[in-house]
Amino acid sequence: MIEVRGLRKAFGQARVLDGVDLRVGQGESLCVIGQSGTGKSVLLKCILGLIQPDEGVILSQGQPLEPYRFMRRFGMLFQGAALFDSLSVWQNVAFRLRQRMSDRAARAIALEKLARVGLDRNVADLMPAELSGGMAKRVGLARAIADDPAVIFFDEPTTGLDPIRARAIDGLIRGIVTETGATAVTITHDMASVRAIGDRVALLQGGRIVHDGPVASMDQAPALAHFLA
Ligand SMILES: Nc1ncnc2c1ncn2[C@@H]1O[C@H](COP(=O)(O)OP(=O)(O)OP(=O)(O)O)[C@@H](O)[C@H]1O
Repeated sequence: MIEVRGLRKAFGQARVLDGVDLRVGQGESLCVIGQSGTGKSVLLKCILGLIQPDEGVILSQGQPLEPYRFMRRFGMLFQGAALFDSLSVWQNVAFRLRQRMSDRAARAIALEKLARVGLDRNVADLMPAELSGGMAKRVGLARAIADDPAVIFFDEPTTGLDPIRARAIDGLIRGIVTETGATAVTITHDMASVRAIGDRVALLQGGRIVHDGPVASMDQAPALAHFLA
């Protein structure tokens, strides 16, 4: 379980997060939406420990989150996949695994994860520059799940993909989250993704969470009307 309490963050005069409270239950899939520039990425970076908040706490299983201690339990799909250009596909997927096991063992896990995201084993030795956008996203997804994380963060997973590929990525994410029981936090602008991936949807606006409710009833939520139009 991840809990954010009273999170505040300003850059100079610009108050970006102004008292964010948010909870994600074990095995729950939460989508965070909000207009461009409202601070979704800043919120995610605070949770990941990449930005130090001015105020507030982030708890994991009730314990204050210490980024480096908890990182192994977290998986992350970056916007645009963010693969390492100089590493092959399997080396990207196995990046963290190779720090604590042999290449042979790490490659075997990488091939298994690549298969899970629908990529054939002959993709394993390609370089990132040889991949289409959709394939790169799948490789990023395989890397996010390589270490069997308890919590997975997805930063705009469908941005830059056509609708067919976007729905395929949504389907993979939903399937993986369901079968692994991982807790998922997805940042997105894509309401079709919210429907496909989320159990709950939270709207970040004016530095706070102004709506937080089940995806199943989001069509009736006045605060979300603008996003659903
Ligand atoms: N390191 C930083 N220094 C100064 N300002 C920053 C920094 N990081 C983010 N900001 C500012 O914080 C605000 C929120 O940015 P953020 O990237 O979180 O928005 P977002 O909701 O993720 O937007 P988008 O949907 O377009 O990705 C923006 O005004 C941005 O300029």
